[in-house]
Amino acid sequence: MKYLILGKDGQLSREFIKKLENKKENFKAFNHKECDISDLNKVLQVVDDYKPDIILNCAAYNLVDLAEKNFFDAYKTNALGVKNLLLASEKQNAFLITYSTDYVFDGTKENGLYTEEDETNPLNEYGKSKLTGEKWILESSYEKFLIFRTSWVYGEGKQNFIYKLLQWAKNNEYLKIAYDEISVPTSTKTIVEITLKAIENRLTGLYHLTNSGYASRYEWAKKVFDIKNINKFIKPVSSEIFNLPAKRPKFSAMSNEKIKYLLNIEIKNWEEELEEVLVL
Ligand SMILES: NC(=O)C1=CN([C@@H]2O[C@H](COP(=O)(O)OP(=O)(O)OC[C@H]3O[C@@H](n4cnc5c(N)ncnc54)[C@H](OP(=O)(O)O)[C@@H]3O)[C@@H](O)[C@H]2O)C=CC1
Ligand SMILES: Cc1cn([C@H]2C[C@H](O)[C@@H](COP(=O)(O)OP(=O)(O)O[C@H]3O[C@@H](C)C(=O)[C@@H](O)[C@H]3O)O2)c(=O)[nH]c1=O
Repeated sequence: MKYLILGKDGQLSREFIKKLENKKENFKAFNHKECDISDLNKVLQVVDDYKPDIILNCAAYNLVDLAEKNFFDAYKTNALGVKNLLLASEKQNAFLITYSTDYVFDGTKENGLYTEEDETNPLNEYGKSKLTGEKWILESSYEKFLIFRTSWVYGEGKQNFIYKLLQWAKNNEYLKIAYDEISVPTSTKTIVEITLKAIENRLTGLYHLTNSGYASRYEWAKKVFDIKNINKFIKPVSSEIFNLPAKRPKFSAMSNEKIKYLLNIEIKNWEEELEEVLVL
């Protein structure tokens, strides 16, 4: 099986590369400079040269606040880029795997976690661009795809809350962390393991893929400091005080029941997973 990975330098990509190398699988990975997924000709050329069985799209424009003003850049990668990969997958008859976000929801659901059947209603440009990417695939007639919606992803890299938290801890006497944003911290390790299991089981379609349980940003930060023995005061605050450009959903935790059921697996609770990943 040949895997083609786009967005090589990102945190999810790095985990895939580690895993595929361990499993001695055949793969080729391209970073943003080497293959910009918004460039259709480049995408077609790369796919035609390598002829992959599986295309793993780990490329994304993830700068949630900047996307409010640079929405064209966000759409170019998160929507048009996905459409280009879909066209190339169809041409090559390859299986396309791509990732979306809990930010496709508005966070107002009152009776439980978001399921795959719930209505979407993104509050910010990043969420809208990711949802447009999803729709290109779902509304096409091509069936060889997997879309995984995930949330609050952390792994090796800087584009995650834990990295930011540790930076804030270095530079501040105490931290103010939001208690009113709730979702599911999810490790790249979990995402990679379950993606590979889903491929093995020939699953297709759209699924929510997160660790289990949920937490506020405040609870997440407390847990990180506990594990890392960081003795710094964290004050729980409302996210409103940060006055950030992008609106975020207040409660966007997603249910992973569907994928657990179909693959007949358990998925670790976010706290247990964090303990395991952070002490490694
Ligand atoms: N991080 C998170 O909290 C969450 C992520 N997701 C989704 O999970 C997936 C993986 O995210 P993650 O690993 O965290 O992302 P990262 O931000 O760590 O990595 C994304 C990579 O994509 C590259 N990239 C950006 N634009 C393009 C482009 N046009 N063509 C090719 N490469 C490009 C970036 O390169 P460069 O920096 O050089 O531009 C970067 O290396 C994404 O689909 C993301 O939207 C979903 C929920 C939460
Ligand atoms: C500056 C600051 C922010 N915050 C909170 C409020 C704010 O919404 C949040 C911002 O953290 P981040 O920048 O990590 O959040 P954000 O980039 O919005 O994270 C999201 O990224 C995209 C890619 C996703 O798909 C989502 O699942 C989610 O992971 O942190 C604090 O609690 N304390 C602070 O001092």
